Amino acid sequence: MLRIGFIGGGKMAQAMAKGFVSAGLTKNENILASCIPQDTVSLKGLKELGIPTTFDNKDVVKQSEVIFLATKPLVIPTVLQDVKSVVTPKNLFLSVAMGVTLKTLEQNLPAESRVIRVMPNTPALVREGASVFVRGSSVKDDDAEIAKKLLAAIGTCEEVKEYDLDPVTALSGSGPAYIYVMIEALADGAVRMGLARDLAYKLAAQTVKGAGTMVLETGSHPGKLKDDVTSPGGSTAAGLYQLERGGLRAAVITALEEATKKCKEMAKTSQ
Ligand SMILES: NC(=O)C1=CN([C@@H]2O[C@H](COP(=O)(O)OP(=O)(O)OC[C@H]3O[C@@H](n4cnc5c(N)ncnc54)[C@H](OP(=O)(O)O)[C@@H]3O)[C@@H](O)[C@H]2O)C=CC1
Ligand SMILES: O=C(O)[C@@H]1CCC=N1
Repeated sequence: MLRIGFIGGGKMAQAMAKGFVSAGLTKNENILASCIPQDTVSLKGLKELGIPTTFDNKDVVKQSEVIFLATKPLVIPTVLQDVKSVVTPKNLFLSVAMGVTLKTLEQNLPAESRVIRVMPNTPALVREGASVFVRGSSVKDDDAEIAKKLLAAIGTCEEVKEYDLDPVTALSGSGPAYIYVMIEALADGAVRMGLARDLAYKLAAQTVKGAGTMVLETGSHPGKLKDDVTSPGGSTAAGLYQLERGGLRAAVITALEEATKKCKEMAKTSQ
């Protein structure tokens, strides 16, 4: 079975690790995640998942074929310099770090290291992730196949160009957070109108899931699907009018712009 390692055992690493195990791609005991000793929250989470841990990033490189780089972006160059001496051609690196370019990753590893940039999202935990990946300069077709196999097992997977990664990060990388805010707001509105909170969260979450599935499975334009819900003179039209008045679309569009800018800034500061 594939030996998968994570340098940085936080939220994204745990979501992917759990997804890989649920998909039967590997077993808990074949994964190794590194943490820093002070990070008791991640250590606890990994222990609960049954994933072995180490405080030495070099252990992850020595023991794993596929290594996910899952620390915060700014730490990545330091981490790579630390492990560089033990990297061998058998290691395939998959970086999930927002904004850290292939150039920066490759410059901090031995020449011809196989590096892939990935942008996953946390629904990987329930195998409903949306991931994209970009090949580094020394990546072979077999390496891309490994990335595809891993990512497709925890959701959808697309290969893209590196210039797409910042808007992808803003959309599907960060997107779950925007949707959770929407679910909270939908439920808060319903609770305000008298609905029990548990039922409100359940209905809000299923509505988001159902609407997403409609877009994916019918292939219809979201505008048409919206029109299908909006009866003339009805309640939806009354609600939509308030969303437009509140500037929902402009707020979402600007949020994506700001998140993309943040990725571009990170590309510069993490060089
Ligand atoms: N969360 C998400 O939804 C997504 C995250 N990502 C990317 O995943 C990466 C991790 O994000 P996320 O999981 O949210 O962040 P977390 O802070 O939860 O995870 C990062 C982990 O790395 C640890 N760490 C810090 N320094 C080192 C080191 N030198 N060696 C080993 N581990 C170290 C951190 O410890 P400590 O906290 O104590 O510093 C922390 O446990 C980021 O680069 C982010 O851009 C990508 C897509 C989605
Ligand atoms: O917030 C972040 O920076 C990371 C990248 C995408 C999701 N989480």
